[in-house]
Amino acid sequence: MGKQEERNQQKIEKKKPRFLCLHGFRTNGQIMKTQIEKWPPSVLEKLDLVFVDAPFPANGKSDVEGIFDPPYYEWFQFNKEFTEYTNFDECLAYIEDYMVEHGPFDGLLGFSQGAILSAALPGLQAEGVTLTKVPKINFLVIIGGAKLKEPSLAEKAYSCPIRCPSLHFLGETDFLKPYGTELLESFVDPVVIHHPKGHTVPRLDDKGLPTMLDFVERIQKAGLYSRTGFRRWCSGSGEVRGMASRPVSSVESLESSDSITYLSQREAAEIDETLMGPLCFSVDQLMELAGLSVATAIAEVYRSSEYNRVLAICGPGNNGGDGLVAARHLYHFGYKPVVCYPKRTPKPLYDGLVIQLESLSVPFLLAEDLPMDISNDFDILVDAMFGFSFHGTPRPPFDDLIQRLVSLQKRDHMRQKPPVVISIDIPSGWHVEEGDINGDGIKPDMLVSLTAPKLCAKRFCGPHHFLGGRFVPPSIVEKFNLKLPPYPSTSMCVRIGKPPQVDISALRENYISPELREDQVEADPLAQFEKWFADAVAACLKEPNAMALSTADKSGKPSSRIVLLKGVDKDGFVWYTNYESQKAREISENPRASLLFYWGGLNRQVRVEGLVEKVSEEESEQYFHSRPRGSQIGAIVSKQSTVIPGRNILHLEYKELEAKFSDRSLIPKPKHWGGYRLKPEHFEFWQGQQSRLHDRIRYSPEVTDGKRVWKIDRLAP
Ligand SMILES: NC(=O)C1=CN([C@@H]2O[C@H](COP(=O)(O)OP(=O)(O)OC[C@H]3O[C@@H](n4cnc5c(N)ncnc54)[C@H](OP(=O)(O)O)[C@@H]3O)[C@@H](O)[C@H]2O)[C@H](O)CC1
Ligand SMILES: [K+]
Repeated sequence: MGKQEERNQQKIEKKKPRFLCLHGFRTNGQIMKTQIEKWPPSVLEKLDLVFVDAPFPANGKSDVEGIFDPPYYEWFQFNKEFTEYTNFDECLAYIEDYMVEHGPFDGLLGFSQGAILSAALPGLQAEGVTLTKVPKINFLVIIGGAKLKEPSLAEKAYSCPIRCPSLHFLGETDFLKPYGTELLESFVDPVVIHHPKGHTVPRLDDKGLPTMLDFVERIQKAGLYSRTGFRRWCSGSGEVRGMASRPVSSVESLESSDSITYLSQREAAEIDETLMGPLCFSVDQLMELAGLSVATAIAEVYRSSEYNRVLAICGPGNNGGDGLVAARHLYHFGYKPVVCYPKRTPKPLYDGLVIQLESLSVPFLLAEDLPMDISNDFDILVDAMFGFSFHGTPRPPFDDLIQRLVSLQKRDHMRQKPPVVISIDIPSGWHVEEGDINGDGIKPDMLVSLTAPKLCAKRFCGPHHFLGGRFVPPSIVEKFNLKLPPYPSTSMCVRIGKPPQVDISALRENYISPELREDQVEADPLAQFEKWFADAVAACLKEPNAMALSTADKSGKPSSRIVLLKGVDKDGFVWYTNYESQKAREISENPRASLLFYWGGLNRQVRVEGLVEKVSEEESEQYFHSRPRGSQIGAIVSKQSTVIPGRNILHLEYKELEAKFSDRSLIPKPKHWGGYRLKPEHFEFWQGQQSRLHDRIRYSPEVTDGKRVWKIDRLAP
């Protein structure tokens, strides 16, 4: 190392992490400073601490009256249960303004109400609730802290594990200790100093001081090695909960979850080489499957009826190729893709992908021709700029394109919903292993990891994380010791993050369906039913013959369950079951029943109501013997609706009967098993339409000129 380099090194090593210090309720910055100054110089000289007064003058008596001089301030006000706050938004704005003006700050140090705020701010920042104009909070010191209790804020603050290094002081006799302990669960690897005092800023004793010094040293190092800081952080010693002190290998999980492997950049490239070397996959093949996975993941979450206009921004490498393929599949799925592909790679593979898109009349836009405000023109932005070979910082024109995505997400979208950002494999601009190091990168709504997630995916905090690239053969799984989730059924993608929490009351679909007109429906409701049933089959809906059967006992108490329609004709709707089940008992007491078919994919439902009777014994016999032998045995084993001691008993009986009938002899239909037929008296065909103006067409029987006919009425939705 040369002299100048050595000097620079020393300079950096001396750089002190800068903390904004937030004082307790109804005290002030100077009081907190006085308390903190009880700490030894060996700690204080290593930190740059800035103390600020809270925005609101104390609205009542302060606990420190007579001990410290006024004025006293508070950050926000709250109700008795601490579940409702006043002036919280103003408080956040005040802190953000202060940080903009006096920053940058590396971390927050808080006591009591200031600690509650400090601990919540990284989560609120990650969710874009506040501190969007300042760099990411990298470190926390929490003294006598707790969680926010206001439910909607709490959900945002703690729903993702908080990863920034944090030091927590827990006082033995502090009334907040249980809450401070609970807060630890929201943090990944919090460091804890236990002290014997109550709700106060404690002195640092023989046990606390080394932990504190160790923490300070490590955050200094993290500052020094800012691009790799987190990894170094995790490899040291100290009182670190959860993860024992150990070096972290590239494929080892930094998260508690050990159910999936995260790949380093090198491993991702090695897997790629193995696929395309000894395993003889071509890049075209893998790209096709990767792009298809991305398109199916998008279609799973963002329906084309609502999110139709797609902009795919494609980079020069294979990640860009995945974007081109995904755009083509999205076109075929009914979306309207537009492609921005500013640095075309002159290779036959990419040329072909471009020609294929052009043949579908998919427009290509130059980066400079993109509209100023892309939020107005697109519903989905596919980030296919860089994948696992990204290194350094983005070069033009991608630096600008990435910035557009970032600023778009920061903007306040008061009037319309902003487009969603979907990153393929890596959020472009993120370090492949360390993630969004400075906290000012893209924050995708969806990440589709390919083959296996890369290490940076651990920092992904958006609502939808999927895995795609269902082409990994067992030999690669073994060679690289991969843990991957199973893909469902024939799907090209699988969700790997926890599904987003939904507000049930906000779930609503704006149905778009063809018109259902009373003058165009079939005169016979059975013919209308058959027509719609054929549509449901053609649309590949799962179990279109599933219907909710509602029955009621003699007192009128109703019950419903799903059964499968096994036949329909002019005589009625047939299903089979156990004649000793609850529904059978209810039907014997009250033969009135209702069937409901719901074909969600077509925005349709059909109600059929009428009287139920048993089908003939021959019909039941015939159907019973047409079933798979396993189902026949199952029907004998199950004493439907009776209480049983466990699942095991079913298996035991099943095995016994399986052995008994292993000679393929006829399995006799049990007496208690057979069919029912509902003879329809009323039908109603429902079709969802925009703005809740649904179609409802009812068929009811009437007698005209001595003839029984079906009367057709439209009902109000
Ligand atoms: N096996 C799999 O998992 C498959 C993955 N696929 C996808 O492929 C990418 C990886 O593709 P690769 O071509 O290796 O790399 P990238 O797409 O990340 O891009 C490399 C190009 O980007 C340039 N680059 C790199 N850094 C920068 C930068 N800072 N600024 C501008 N440009 C940059 C780089 O140029 P260099 O001159 O720097 O080398 C390349 O031109 C993977 O992530 C998946 O998405 C396959 O499609 C399927 C199999
Ligand atoms: K990307």
